[in-house]
Amino acid sequence: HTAEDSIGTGVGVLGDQKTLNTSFDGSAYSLIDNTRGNGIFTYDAANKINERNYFFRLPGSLWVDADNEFTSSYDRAAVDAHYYAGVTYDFYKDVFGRDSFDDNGAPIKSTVHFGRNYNNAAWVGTQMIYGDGDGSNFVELSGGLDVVGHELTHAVTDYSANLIYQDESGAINESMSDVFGTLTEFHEGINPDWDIGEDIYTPGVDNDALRSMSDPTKYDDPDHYSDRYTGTLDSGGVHTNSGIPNKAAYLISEGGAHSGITVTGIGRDKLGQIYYRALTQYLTESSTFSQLRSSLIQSATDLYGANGPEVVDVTAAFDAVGVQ
Ligand SMILES: CCC(=O)Oc1c(C)cccc1C(=O)O
Ligand SMILES: [Ca+2]
Ligand SMILES: [Ca+2]
Ligand SMILES: [Zn+2]
Repeated sequence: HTAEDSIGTGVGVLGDQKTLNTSFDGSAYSLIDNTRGNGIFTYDAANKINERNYFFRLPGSLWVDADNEFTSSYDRAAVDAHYYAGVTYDFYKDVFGRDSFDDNGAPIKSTVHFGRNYNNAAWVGTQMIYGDGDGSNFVELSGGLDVVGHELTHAVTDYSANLIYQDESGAINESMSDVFGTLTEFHEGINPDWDIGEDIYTPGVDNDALRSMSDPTKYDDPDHYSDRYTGTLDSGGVHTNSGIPNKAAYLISEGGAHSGITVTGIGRDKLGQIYYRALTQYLTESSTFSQLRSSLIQSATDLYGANGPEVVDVTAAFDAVGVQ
């Protein structure tokens, strides 16, 4: 008797109801979504796997439930990791025709309740992991769709440009994750914005976020090359200098005036197509910000023609953030 697909109900980190694709093996229901690629699988680290021992201990135990109702507070992190992985899978499939992060239907695995009071989320090379946060800086990090989209995009990047996670290539790596995490949020259309992590950051503080793409300086990240961080912290400021290409991406899509330059704005759909083509066809592991500019101009030219409004806006946006 093989397992059969089932539909469960769950409550997410923010207390929102959602239906889940689960699998029934005759006795219990597990968080296995067999409707997408070769499956989406969600696991529990039970706060017993941490940064020191994770490589031997991941993925933890497959998430099982007796009645196909995932409504306890402990369930919430798993509900959103599972559901948002599906949303992100659909985004890449529907918008770019990409079948999972490897474009070959790779199974997508997430582990929640990682560490203790762990204020991080990550793609660890084989799967995603999500901490619960400390309840003050963060709540369970899988509760943010842009966070899940960000983490899964690290996998897409690893299977395409494979941008080295250091200095400018690392900041591009980070920016790609913010861009596609945000485009995933707009694709789903529930409270989308150009902020990063707003749904799971500082529950006690309203209207703040981890980062802003529309105005990186709101959180002390640079929005111009002349203000880049040149130290060694955070692998050369990969989560800080990402503000420079993030600002450019925002301007390309939405338009605006910055550093005395006005960008018209070509919209999110064209931004996504231009960025996806650059990530998968032109960028390499050592690409610099300047090479990102030329890759995006080439992609816009390929897709929409030389000297069109798309090429004009990509050029103006990178001029505006000081990248030639
Ligand atoms: C938007 C998601 C994000 O930035 O996750 C991270 C956190 C919260 C801490 C450290 C690294 C990351 C990451 O995925 O880059
Ligand atoms: Ca957001
Ligand atoms: Ca907050
Ligand atoms: Zn990241």
